[in-house]
Order: sequence, then structure tokens, then C-alpha cells
Amino acid sequence: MNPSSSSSSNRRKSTVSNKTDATRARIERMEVEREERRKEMTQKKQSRKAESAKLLAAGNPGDVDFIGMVEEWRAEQASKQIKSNKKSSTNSNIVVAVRKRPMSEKERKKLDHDSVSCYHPKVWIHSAKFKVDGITKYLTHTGFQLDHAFGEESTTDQIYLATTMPLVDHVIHTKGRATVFCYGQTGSGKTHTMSGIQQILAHDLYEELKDHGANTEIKLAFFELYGGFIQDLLHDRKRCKLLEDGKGEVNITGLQEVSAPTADSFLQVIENGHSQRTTRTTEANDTSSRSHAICQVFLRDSDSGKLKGKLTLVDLAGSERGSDTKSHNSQRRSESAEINTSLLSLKECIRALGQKNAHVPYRGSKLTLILKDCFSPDSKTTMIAMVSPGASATDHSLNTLRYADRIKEQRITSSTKKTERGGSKVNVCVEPSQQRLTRIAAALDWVRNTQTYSEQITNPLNCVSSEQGIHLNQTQTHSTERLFERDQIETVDYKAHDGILEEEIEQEVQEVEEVETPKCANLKKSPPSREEEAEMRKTVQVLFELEESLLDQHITNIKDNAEMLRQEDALLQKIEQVSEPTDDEMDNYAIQLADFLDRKEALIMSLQTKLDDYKIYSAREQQLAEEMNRLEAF
Ligand SMILES: Nc1ncnc2c1ncn2[C@@H]1O[C@H](COP(=O)(O)OP(=O)(O)OP(=O)(O)O)[C@@H](O)[C@H]1O
Repeated sequence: MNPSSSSSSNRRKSTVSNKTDATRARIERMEVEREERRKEMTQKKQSRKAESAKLLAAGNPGDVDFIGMVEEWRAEQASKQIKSNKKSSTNSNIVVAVRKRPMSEKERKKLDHDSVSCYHPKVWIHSAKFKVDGITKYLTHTGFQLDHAFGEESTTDQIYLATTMPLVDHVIHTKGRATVFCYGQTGSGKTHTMSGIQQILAHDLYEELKDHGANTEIKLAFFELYGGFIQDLLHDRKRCKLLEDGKGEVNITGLQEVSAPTADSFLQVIENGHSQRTTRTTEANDTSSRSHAICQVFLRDSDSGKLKGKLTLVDLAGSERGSDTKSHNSQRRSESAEINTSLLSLKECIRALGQKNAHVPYRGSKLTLILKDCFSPDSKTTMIAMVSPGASATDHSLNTLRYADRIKEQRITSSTKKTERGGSKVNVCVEPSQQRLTRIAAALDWVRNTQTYSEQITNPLNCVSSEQGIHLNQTQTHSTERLFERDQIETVDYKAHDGILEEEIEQEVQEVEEVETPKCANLKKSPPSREEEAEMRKTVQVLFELEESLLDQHITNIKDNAEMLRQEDALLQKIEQVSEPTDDEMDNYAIQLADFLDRKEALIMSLQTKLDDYKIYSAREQQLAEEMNRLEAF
């Protein structure tokens, strides 16, 4: 062998052996690192398991990571004093509040977790999400600022003080009209809250009338609107008829008022009514109310019977999203569609009430037609939006809060607005006496001892409320005293877009000058025809369905796109790993890519079609509303 070639072969051997050593060392290092990672993972797994067991023992089950993220967020909020720069505009004729109920036994069993935080007057929904990789978890926090936000620790007397007591004063002192609505997903606590309010009202109203309501008697009507029919809950569910006379007065013929001379008789009448309500099981609540329950409290002159004020308490039927009704039979589906149409129409009427001189489209549904007099310019309205706390309900909770937020936006403050009757001020802001506060707190004790009607009937969700004596969360208090400091509280208005929070200074709300109705002596009053009304109702119904279907399609698109992105990524990685792909491999790649593009195109087309349909009906609804407005103006 040639000596030079032998030395080069030795060099090669030594290089190879050096390389092998280096590779071996690298492999060993990798093994050590892998082992360390494994240990770390095992430790993490064990600590997650321990944390999960701890949460379970504390009655707070659910996904440890998401719960941890929510807690972290809450801790941050607690340390961050949100500075405020604008007063809460509660001197409007519309007040919007939210109440979060406690977690239920059913939700705990499903290992759901609490994903709603209330920091008066804001409420936050923490939506649990996964990144495109399908593994990485994250939260989006969507915030809404309403007039009041009540956490699960809040008691019904606090809610009564903030939402109903001002309306009682309005009704007594100005002989006005006022309405309280409870709105929300089925099972979110509407009936629970409404029956609590009714019980406290019984104790408060009669005492107030002793001082301020000489010669006044109280009469009650309690009925439900179910499947388009009005049924008198105080008279064996007798069917009543809704009639509108030539002057536009709406009457419910056959509905009988019942006298309630004392607080006890008031409570008895209400209890009788509750026991007659139509309930049916929904996916969200075992004893769901599928009807709107309307309780009218009339203050009448004892001698003449003339109306001296009216308070209406409306426990709305539970709202359901289109996707909730998939397993329903056709009757249940049309029931849900009817409920949703009336809720949509109600929102539009309250919004119109908040905007001076706007057309109130009360003909949009039977519910709003019945409540026509609640939308008179001198009336006051409170909407209490109820939310379930569970992460599985976040979509519904977001919907409920968007509904509430839409009612709140654009409203005008009305401290100087004149009433139709005698020019008295709409806003009667009477600071409650200590005696009254004590009385209301005592009424809560009474509620605690007797339990609310919904619980007397059944409590399938087994929520534990602070009314039952258990304090739940110190950080989310909404104390009674704070309710009366609200004018001194400065706030920040937040608007959230998919979890990105934007701080916005609310636009100055200007008092709109009174606009005189045009005097057209030659034009005869011609209310909208039945056909126009029917078309309006149908349009509103279709619009609602399109709204739902558009949202559902958008969610589907996002989910499908995310899944496709994951698959596309895998496809790309696969082809890139091959240094020189064969023709077959390239063809296969191209076929799959074309398939992705087709699927994407189909998704975009579906969304675009839904969006176009929605735009057409939305424009038609606007046009019809304007036409009806014009007809009614003359
Ligand atoms: N704040 C609360 N504290 C304790 N329990 C509550 C509270 N809110 C609601 N619950 C309980 O949750 C369950 C569902 O509440 P409720 O029947 O009031 O819901 P809902 O919104 O009226 O439902 P639906 O629209 O389906 O009739 C009931 O068992 C009720 O007792």
C-alpha cells in the first residue's frame, strides 16, 4: 500500500471515529435531556392531578389549566385598580343590570368551571379556547359595562334596591308606568330572581303606600304568553284575546284583575299564578319556562278605580340559540322561534324607548303589543340580564350580554324629560330611608326562610346562593351601600372585540330637543294595515333566524378553517420532509391542496350567502319600520 494513501485512510478513520464520538456524545446528551424532560412532564402531570383533586375537594372541578388562567386574571384585576373617567349614566329611563347565578350541582358534575367575573358595574366572560395546534389553551376575556353587575354572592334585596325600588317610587310618586324584565338563557335564574323580587316588593310596596299612597288599592293580573296564546294564570289558565281598537288602545279581553288588599294576599296571588305556569324540560334546564310570565300590579284609586300607576314584572321565556333546538320536535322548534322573535322585537322596542322620538316597533310581536303601554315615553324600564356561570354556557352568556348591551347603547339620559301626565319629572330619585332599607333587608330574611317559588317547586340545579346563608366570593362584592354611591363612582367604558379590550370614553349623551309632531290637519290617521303588520312580523322572524344562522355559520367557518389549517400544515410538512418527491407524491399533494381550496371556497360561499340574505332582510325591516313610523305619525 502506498504510504500516502495509508495515512489518508488513517486520517479518514480518525475523522470518522471523531465524528462518531461527537455523535455519540450528542446522542447521550439528548438522552439526558429527554430524561429530564420526561421527569419534568411527570412532575407537571402529578401536580396537575393534585391541583385537580384539590379543586374537586373545594367543590370547584373543571379544567385545571383554564381555572388557573381565570384565577390568574382575577388576581391581576384585584391588584389593578381600574381608574375611571366617566360617570355611570343611570339617570336614564332604562337601566340594565346583570346577575350571575352560583355554579349548580349539575354543572359541577359535568366538571364545568366558573368562567364569569363580576366587578360592579362590569362583567367579564372568560371563553376557553384552543390554538390552531389543538393543544395550546388560552382564554379570551370579553368585558361589558352595564349599570349594575351582581355576582353570585349578591342577594335579591341588593338587586331589588338597585333595579326595582326606583321603579316603585316612580309608579307611586308620578303615577307612572314601569317595567322590570328578567332575560337570559334557560336555567340562568330568571324565575328565581323575579320571584325573589316579587316577594320583597310585597313587603316594600304596601309600607310605602301607607305613607305616600292614600286612597290607593292594589289589583293584580298575572298571565302568560305561551305559543301565541294569552292564558290567565289567576283564573285556571283561561284563554284571553288581544284586541287593539281604532285608537290604538290594546286590550286583553277576558283578563281579570284580582284585589290584593294586603302584602300577604299579594304573595298568595303571586304564588297561585306561579303554580300555573307552563314549564317544559329544555337541554339547559329541567323545569324550563317556555312562556313569558307577565305580572301587572295596578295602583288604582279606591273610589273611582282610576289608574294611579302600574308596575309590570316580566319573567321572559328562556332564550335558546339555534344550535340548542336541533334535537327539538317541530312544535318545540316553532315555540323557540316564536320566543326568539318576541325577544328580538322586545329589544328593538326598548332601544327605541331609549332614543327619544324613535318609532317603537311594538307590532313586531304579540309580547310587545301586549306591553305597548310600557313603552310610553314617561315609562321606566329595568332589564336584568341573567347569566349562568359555567364555561359551557359562555356562548349563551355572551349573547345575553350583547343583547343587554345593545339595549343600553344609544339611550339618552332623561333627567329633565317631561311626562305626558302633568309635566312631572320622570326621574324620581328618592334616597331610601334607613327604615326602608331595614325593611327590605328583613324581607330578604323572609325569602331565605321560605325559599323562592322556583325552589319550592324544585331546584334541579341545586345552586347554593348567598340567600341561603353562604358567602361565596369576597372579591366580587356589590354592597348595598355602593348602590347609593353610584353617582360618585367614576367608570371606564370598555368595548371588547373577541377578547381584545378597548378603552373608550363614552360619547357625551346629549339631551335631544323636543321635536314637534308635524301638523298635517288634512291627513287622516291611518295605522299600518294588518298585511303590513303581518309582513313586519314575518320579516322580524326571518331576520332573527338569519341572524342565528349567520352566527352559527361564522363559528363553523372558524372551526373548519382551524382544522383545515392544521391538516394543511401536516400535508406541507410531509412533502417538505421528502428531499426529492416523486411524481406520485407531488400529484397526491396537489390533489389534497386542491381539495382544501375547494372546501375553503365552499365555506366562504356559504358565509357570503348568509351575509347577503341577512343584509337584504335587515334593509327590508328598516324600510318597513320607517313606513310604519310614517303611517303612525300622521
Ligand atoms: N341566584 C341563585 N341562587 C341560587 N339558586 C339559583 C339562583 N338563580 C337560579 N337558581 C336556581 O337555578 C335553577 C334555574 O333557575 P330558574 O328556574 O330561575 O331559571 P330560568 O332562567 O327561569 O329558566 P327557564 O327560562 O328555563 O325557566 C333553579 O333551580 C333555581 O333555584
